[in-house]
This record gives sequence, structure tokens and C-alpha cells, in this order.
Amino acid sequence: MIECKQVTKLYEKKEAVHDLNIAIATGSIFGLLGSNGAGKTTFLKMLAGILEQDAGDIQIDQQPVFENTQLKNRCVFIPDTPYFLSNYTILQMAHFYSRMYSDWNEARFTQLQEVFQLPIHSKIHRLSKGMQRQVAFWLALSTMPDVLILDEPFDGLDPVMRQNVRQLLIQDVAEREMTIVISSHNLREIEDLADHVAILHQGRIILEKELDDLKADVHKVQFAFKDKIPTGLYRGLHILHKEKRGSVVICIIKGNEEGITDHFHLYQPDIFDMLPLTLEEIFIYEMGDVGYAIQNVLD
Ligand SMILES: Nc1ncnc2c1ncn2[C@@H]1O[C@H](COP(=O)(O)OP(=O)(O)OP(=O)(O)O)[C@@H](O)[C@H]1O
Repeated sequence: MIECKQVTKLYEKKEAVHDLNIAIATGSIFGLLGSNGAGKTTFLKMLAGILEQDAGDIQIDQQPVFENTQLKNRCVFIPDTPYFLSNYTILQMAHFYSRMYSDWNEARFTQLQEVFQLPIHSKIHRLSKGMQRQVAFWLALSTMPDVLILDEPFDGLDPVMRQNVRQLLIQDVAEREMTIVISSHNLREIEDLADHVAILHQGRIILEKELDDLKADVHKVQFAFKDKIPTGLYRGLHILHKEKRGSVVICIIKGNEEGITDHFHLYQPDIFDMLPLTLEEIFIYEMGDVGYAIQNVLD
């Protein structure tokens, strides 16, 4: 379990992260979304125990994270620009990791070569940016971490490799209850991966939700009446958005699907459909005023 309570970080006098409260269950995938400068990297570095918060507490399994060598053995951070020892080959770097991490799994390292297919005797700094990111994943997953902290992890990976890496991540979460904290600029990149999402804006969390709850709670309805819309139709509905397209009305409604359907059927509309709603639409309608802040992370 990861617990962050009232975490604040300042650079000189400027607050990069303000009063953050986050709880992340073991074995879950937590997506941290935010536009440039929102504070994602600062938060992830604090979570990885590299940067110390100015106020508040960050604990993993009830232990403070800052410079905690015991925890560092179980948590791996892949920064937005992965770092390797200069001039090292993949194999030399793997040996280095095997001495650093007590749960290093040589068999897994060998097995993952089938996925990454990179020459282990190549010097890492001569590999492309995307290949270097693959090496970072290869090494990280071979340490069998309990917590994997990923800063913009898919940048530079081609679509096939993105999919391979996603599969590996999901597999480790399912099989070993690994916890993943992953940052991204883009909701679409993590919406099928994360089970919980938080949006960070100017150092503050402006929305935090379980994705399944979010999807179950907001619905898009399309309906039409031959005659005029019956009085009282909208009464008792929590309507987030309404638009008319000719005689058809489309509404975004908060609430339980069955309740909404039953409500409409009472008025016997001539057309009634529940339409699929993308996560992007849910975010925009749910957020109302602060919707502008999330537009960036949806594009
Ligand atoms: N070392 C530093 N010294 C001073 N200010 C910093 C430093 N690192 C980050 N900041 C500031 O802190 C704020 C948050 O930066 P951070 O890198 O955490 O954002 P981010 O969400 O990761 O952004 P991006 O998506 O662009 O990587 C920004 O205003 C940034 O200018």
C-alpha cells in the first residue's frame, strides 16, 4: 500500500506539488495524468525516494520512502530519460542490477530477451532512444519489483513494443500483485491500463477516480418524441449536458443505468438509446469548470 499524506514540494519558493493526498492499493495500476509542468515527475521522484518532500508523509507498506535502501530494493523507478552507467553493455548493466537488487531473476532476464530481442553485448548508449527504453523495462522487470514507478514510459516505443510492454506489466500485476504508478500526458495511453486515475494540475489533484466507477456512473442517452417533450421528463435526472439534433435530444446523465432507462420508459419515447460514452467525454462532462485543465491530457 502506498500512502501519501499532505505532500508538498517547493523548488526555491515555488510550489511544484501542493498538499497531495493519494492512497494506492497493492496490486493496482495508478495513472497520474497532467499537462507539462503539472508536477508529475516531482511527485514520482518523491515516491521513488530520490527527492525529499518539504511537508507531508510518503510511505510504502508503512515505511517512509526517502533514501530508504530497503524499499529501494523493492521499488524501481524508470525516469522519462532512463539512466545507464556510461559505456556499459546490456549484459554489464544486468550484472550491475543483479548485485543491486536482491530479487534479481536471471531466468526472467534470459526469458525476456525473446520479447526485447536486443543484442546483450551492445553498448547501451549506442542504442536508439526507444531501444534504451526497452532496456530500462527489461532490467526493471528482471528485478521482480513490488512497485514499479514509470514516468512517461511509452515515449519512444513503437506500437508493437508498447503492446508487448503493456502485456508484461499487466502480467506482473496479475501474477505477482506488483503495483504500478504511471504518469502520462495522455489519457488514451493509459485508460486501458490503469484502474485508478488522478489528474494533477498546477501541483494539485483536481480529479481522482476508479475508472470502472467513472464508467458506471455516467451515461449518454439519445431520445425523441413525435410530439413535444413531456413536462417533467427531466425532473429527478442529474443532467450534465444536453444537446438537440433536430428532433433527437442527446443527454449526458449521471446515475445508474437501470434507473435512467426506467425513468425514460415511463414517458414512452419514440426513440430511446443508451449510447457508448468514451472516457474522454466522461472526464469533460464530469469536470465542468476545470474541464479546460484536462483537455490537454485528452488530446
Ligand atoms: N529542479 C527544478 N528546479 C526548479 N523548478 C523545477 C525543477 N524541476 C521541476 N521544476 C518545476 O516544478 C514544476 C513541476 O515540474 P515537473 O517536472 O514535476 O512537471 P511534470 O508534470 O513532470 O511535467 P512534464 O510533463 O513536462 O514532464 C514546474 O513548474 C517546473 O518548472
